[in-house]
Amino acid sequence: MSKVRIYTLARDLGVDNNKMLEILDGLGVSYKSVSSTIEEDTVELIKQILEEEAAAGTAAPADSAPVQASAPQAAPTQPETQAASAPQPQAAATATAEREPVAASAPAAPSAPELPHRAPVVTIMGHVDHGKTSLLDYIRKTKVAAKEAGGITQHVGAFEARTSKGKVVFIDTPGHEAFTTIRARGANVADIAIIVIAADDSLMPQTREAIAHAQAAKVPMIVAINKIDLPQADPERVKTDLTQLNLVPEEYGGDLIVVPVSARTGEGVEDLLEYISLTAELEDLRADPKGEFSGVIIESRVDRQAGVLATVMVQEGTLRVGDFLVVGENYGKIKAMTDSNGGRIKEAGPSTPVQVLGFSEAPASGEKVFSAKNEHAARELIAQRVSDRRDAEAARTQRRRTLEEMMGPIGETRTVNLILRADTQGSLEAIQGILAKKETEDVKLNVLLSGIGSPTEGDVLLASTADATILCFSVTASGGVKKVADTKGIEIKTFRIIYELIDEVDRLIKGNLEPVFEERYLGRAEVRMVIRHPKSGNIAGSYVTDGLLRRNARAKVTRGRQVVYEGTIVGLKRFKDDVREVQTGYECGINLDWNDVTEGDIIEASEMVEVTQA
Ligand SMILES: Nc1nc2c(ncn2[C@@H]2O[C@H](COP(=O)(O)OP(=O)(O)OP(=O)(O)O)[C@@H](O)[C@H]2O)c(=O)[nH]1
Repeated sequence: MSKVRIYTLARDLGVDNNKMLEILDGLGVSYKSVSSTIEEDTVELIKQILEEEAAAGTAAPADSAPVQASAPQAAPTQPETQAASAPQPQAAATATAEREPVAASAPAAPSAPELPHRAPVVTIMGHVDHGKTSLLDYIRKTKVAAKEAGGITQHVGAFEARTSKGKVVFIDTPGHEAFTTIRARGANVADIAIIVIAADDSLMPQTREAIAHAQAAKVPMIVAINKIDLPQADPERVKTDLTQLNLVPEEYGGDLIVVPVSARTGEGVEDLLEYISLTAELEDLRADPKGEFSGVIIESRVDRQAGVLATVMVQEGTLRVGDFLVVGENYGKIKAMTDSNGGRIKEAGPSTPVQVLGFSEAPASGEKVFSAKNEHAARELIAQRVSDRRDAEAARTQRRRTLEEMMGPIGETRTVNLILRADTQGSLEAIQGILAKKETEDVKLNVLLSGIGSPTEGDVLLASTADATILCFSVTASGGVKKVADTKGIEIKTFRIIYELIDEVDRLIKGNLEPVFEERYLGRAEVRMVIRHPKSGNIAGSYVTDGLLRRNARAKVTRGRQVVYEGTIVGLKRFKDDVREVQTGYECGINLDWNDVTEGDIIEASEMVEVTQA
């Protein structure tokens, strides 16, 4: 007797996956996910149950085929705006009937209005040359609607694919970068990670890294075994190798979805898309298009003609041309918006990547984006953020001082994240063996990744995302990797003697003290005239007499000998342009979060900098 996958059966019988899982629960049949397989006997039982329910008039959806229909029925489609496939995810089964015309199993009375589904956002990662780009290209070529004539193809870092189960958004900036730089800023943009593994090469160092990234982000993974068209392809070896990382494919009894594909012939790509939709369905991804807008910067660049172009992934709410956006301590007004196909659009809802024109400076990828009602509100929000940041810095410094004064250095449960690199498997095992004995109740040692060979740029990115230290034994980092580590402030430490490495771990266990900030003088300017501005308030037309002035710096205003105000430089202009800083000998317009500045005042700028502790 043959086995059947749960979701295939659900589709063939015209009921949703959640209903199927409910029935299986009722029968006491265990499963891992809707892509688990069940026995033929169980299939018969399910058919019987559905027939009985249909006869009693409780289950059959108005538009579904009779439950005993043997011909496969196409998966129900869904409205354009809905992303995930129509069948109901388990967790939300009780309250979505009104949104799901085909939700056979949803109970009649929804308890509360549910948010609409949104499309899954997918990132593709894997070892170099395993076919990430080819797979994305194949999907883009076959699944992205042809552009309108005259549209200009622009790389925006993401694209939307239409599948039989709805929209899927692919992030097509290099997987690791997109994933790690975005996550490093605390934003999670990907819902699902596809790990591409070439069938002729199996697991390689970057495959392990990619897996570690997805695991660290707690994002569900789907493995695409690529290049199955090659004669030397050995998908079974890939599956066996995966089990060594404790990732057990479904057919081996685990819950890892593994899909064989060929980016060259397209074989298996439909299945992959189907699994993405299934995973999305189980993740129950929802967002409110009517809610407050929030999004994440995917990438940005400066175009010589157009200016700053930023790709924003809308996560909540709807983005509209004319909206004011706040990113970090900057803001911009959307002058124009294009979709990932290059077409002009006026608004964009959740899970839509859009390219936005309107920032004066390129925001960094991974920064969170919020909207403000108007320019005034945007400025206020920024001033608030600057002040919150300062308060937090000050409070942190104060808290540490007070606590240490009272009780001396304080212990707490901490996790020390490590990435280990060594010359041989034997050394790695030896190090890990010693580390395992070092864990205490207070300190947990978390080895995110351990590998043979020199540390890679991927290690550095993972370290910056997860706040980890990279420890190398008998291997060293290349100049390029060191440079990336320097720019990201990641420490790569190399040792030739294991016990020196262990000493370093001891040092890390003892604790990294919280950072201490101190105020550093930047420069001063003399106010020469005050310009009244209808929107921005009073602008102090000033001349920088010493050092430099920087936007968002602290500002101290003195009049004669008296300090009359302490606040923030919220805006800095040279002529009509917003600038980040102005040097000695230049004139500028200073906008403070205060309106009473007068001619003759001296504005002194300073900023808080972290001081390294001995
Ligand atoms: N036979 C075969 N070759 C493939 C397949 N997918 C990719 N390739 C080839 O493998 C090579 C690498 O593919 P890419 O798509 O550039 O791989 P990648 O993972 O994006 O590589 P990087 O961007 O360098 O990390 C190219 O020569 C592709 O033509 C496939 O399914 N079958």
